[in-house]
Amino acid sequence: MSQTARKTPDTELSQFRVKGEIPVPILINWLTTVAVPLLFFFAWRSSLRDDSVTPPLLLGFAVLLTANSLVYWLSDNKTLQRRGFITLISMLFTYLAVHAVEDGSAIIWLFAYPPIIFYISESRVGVAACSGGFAAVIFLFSPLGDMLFEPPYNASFRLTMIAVLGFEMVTCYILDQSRRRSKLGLLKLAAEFEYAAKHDALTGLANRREALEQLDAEYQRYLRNARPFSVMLMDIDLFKSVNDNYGHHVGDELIILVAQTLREQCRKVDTLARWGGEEYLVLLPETSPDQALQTANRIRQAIAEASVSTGQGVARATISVGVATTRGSESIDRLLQRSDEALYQAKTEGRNRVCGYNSEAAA
Ligand SMILES: Nc1nc2c(ncn2[C@@H]2O[C@H](COP(=O)(O)OP(=O)(O)OP(=O)(O)O)[C@@H](O)[C@H]2O)c(=O)[nH]1
Repeated sequence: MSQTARKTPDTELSQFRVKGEIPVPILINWLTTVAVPLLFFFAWRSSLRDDSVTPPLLLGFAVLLTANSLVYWLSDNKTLQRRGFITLISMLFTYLAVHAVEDGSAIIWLFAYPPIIFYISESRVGVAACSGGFAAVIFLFSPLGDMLFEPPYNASFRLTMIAVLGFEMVTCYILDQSRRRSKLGLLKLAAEFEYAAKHDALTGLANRREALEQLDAEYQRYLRNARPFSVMLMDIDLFKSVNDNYGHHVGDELIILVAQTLREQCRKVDTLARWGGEEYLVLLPETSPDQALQTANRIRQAIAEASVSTGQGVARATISVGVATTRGSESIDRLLQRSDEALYQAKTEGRNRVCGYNSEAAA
């Protein structure tokens, strides 16, 4: 598996949640729960001023926001809920600003818009919504906005509002980028930890723990569909003498060479694992004893033909292989035991050979 860092797109990033992060649907429902009583409160205050337009509109927003959350509970559609919420609050804030609700002071609620938008949407949506909102405020404060809406904002309020709103939007953007980068870093770290926990550092093959997990998963499949699978347990022959003659670093190179050969000779569906020091395990799903013996021999031959160059000449390795295939309902432990016994047989019969359990030496 490649360890190269891949740039995670914003959309993909938003699908992963780091522990402790508030999920967007929960945040939206929480904001709705807070907003609805507030809307009722301001609708009531507007009704005291004999305003006949604002109360039904604010109550309408309250109903639509509640409906948006209810639809989410019923359909579990996060995208619909998020888009509905963004649309509703964008319309609500526009209404609060344009109609100068609460003698114009309701426009201050606009400061809640950037942090909410950046948190609940992708970065580009946040930038687009905030830029649009900022342009709309400038338009509202322009001579044309004055002519169309007659907002009651004085010159110093307009200047302050524009400056503080712009400052807040840029700050929210920077904080949001930092949050996304931290999240990306954490996810990358988690992926690296997961990789390290499952793989052998020298060869990049699965480690023993991961191999056991794959074996268990394959065994469960076998119990369901009764398609046999095979395991090959292999060991580099007389490896101690390689280390003694060429040194440990050449031994390591040979261990990597065997892993590389396994990758070349096996199928994508096979699990290749470093089982121990110079021992490997290959799990061959849906493979009969004959097919497994054929594969094992192909691997054995390829390894015997491979070599690494050293300062003291060319170093080669051969392997012995024990092959076993599932039968009946015997356990994984028993299967491994049989492959180990076959490997032992291959070693005692002279090494550089493949033995199937209860079968003749195949090379
Ligand atoms: N270079 C290197 N050597 C290792 C590593 N892991 C285990 N070994 C060595 O592998 C050797 C295994 O030797 P033995 O188990 O005695 O067996 P062998 O010499 O391979 O002989 P047979 O298995 O009987 O063919 C030991 O000398 C270990 O030190 C490793 O990661 N790198």
